Amino acid sequence: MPAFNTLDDLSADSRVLVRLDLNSPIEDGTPQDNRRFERHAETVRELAEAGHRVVLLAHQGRPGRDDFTSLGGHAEILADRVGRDVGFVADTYGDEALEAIDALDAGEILLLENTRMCDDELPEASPEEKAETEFVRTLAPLFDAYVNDAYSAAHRKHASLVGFPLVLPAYAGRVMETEYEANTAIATREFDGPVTMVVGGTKATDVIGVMDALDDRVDRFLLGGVAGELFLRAAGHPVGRDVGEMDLFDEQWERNRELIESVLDERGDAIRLASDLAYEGPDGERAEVPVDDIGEKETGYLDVGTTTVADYEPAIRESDAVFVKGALGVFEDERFADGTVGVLDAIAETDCFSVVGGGDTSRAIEMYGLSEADFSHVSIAGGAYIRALTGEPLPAVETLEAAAERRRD
Ligand SMILES: Nc1ncnc2c1ncn2[C@@H]1O[C@H](COP(=O)(O)OP(=O)(O)O)[C@@H](O)[C@H]1O
Ligand SMILES: O=C(OP(=O)(O)O)[C@H](O)COP(=O)(O)O
Repeated sequence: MPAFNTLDDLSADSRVLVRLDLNSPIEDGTPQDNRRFERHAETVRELAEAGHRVVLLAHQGRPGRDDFTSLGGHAEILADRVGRDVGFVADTYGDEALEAIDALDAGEILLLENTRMCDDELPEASPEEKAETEFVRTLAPLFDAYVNDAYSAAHRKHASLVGFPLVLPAYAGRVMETEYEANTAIATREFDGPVTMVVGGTKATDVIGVMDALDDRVDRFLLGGVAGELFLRAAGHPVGRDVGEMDLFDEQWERNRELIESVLDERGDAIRLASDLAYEGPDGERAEVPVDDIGEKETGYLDVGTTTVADYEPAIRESDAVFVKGALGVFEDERFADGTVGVLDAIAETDCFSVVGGGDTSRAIEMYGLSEADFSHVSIAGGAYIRALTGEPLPAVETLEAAAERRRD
């Protein structure tokens, strides 16, 4: 059992500062509804119905990426899911935010602006350093309690995650509680047969570190997405070209090159790479090319190819457990969903133990008409859940545990 306080321990009529994880896919500047809203709505509704004054903190995207946006649209989706008004102020701890917080009545809900727009939120530092930031020092005195519901961001040492619980009585929200329990139980589970991990998505830096750490627990890695292309690059193929403004490939390649090469060297037998890739053809259609025929780095690839999917499917069928972290392609665009959906379909058809993680990836289940019931656990966490699998501590959970300890003393 976790050693943290929960909403059951919260005093009545509190002014509560709540950290959610509403980080979502963004299309044309607009956040797309996903399971994070639905799940966090339970915690927010419970707090508002109990008569607390509820102020919400959340982040969206990363500075420099095109998913780095304001949270105005998130407030609207959340209000819909909670079934109550959710006010929004485009400020984190300036006068506008302080006035809006002060004006709240019992049972009212207010979302503050993207925490990552405030300089104190990033970069990562110890809870002690983060507690000293102006962001934390300004907001904390306005509240009686801090609730962390953002399990899926608990692997980050940012001010809103580790700073506030050091200076306020701190509690876990309902999502934090249930995700913690599910993912910790999975981490200690033993399997008799082969264990497979499907690795994709855009956060290659996160998954490559975990592949290294999961060395003895995973028998087979099936790669796609950005991480997959970086491994192909290490294997000598000229792939991994950024499409548009985003720098997904080169920066992560520079940062992880040595680790990728050493993982490939040491675990080469366990790592399956795509044998073909899909891209946007001249008339906007899906086109495919065998990896061995790619001579120059001039195309941005957006999915693994059909032969790769056919190669990955039997590997999944033979597995006793399959863990998915990250999509194999840009599944939001139907033309490039074959890799992700093919793999999810294969998992859904077998009775292996399966976990699908990641705010974006879990959304593919709903988008393509798959049933959540066909998977053992669908986590709204990605990076946090794979870290939990390795047994690596989550700093924000540790800070909540330390806060509970202090309270008991
Ligand atoms: N080759 C690719 N190029 C660019 N984006 C990709 C590629 N393959 C997958 N993606 C994107 O990865 C996203 C999921 O990435 P990530 O955030 O790492 O996973 P999650 O949120 O599911 O943990 C999807 O939204 C998908 O569009
Ligand atoms: O969406 C998140 O992580 P995930 O994509 O690994 O599930 C979290 O909000 C953390 O975001 P970050 O990886 O930009 O720090």
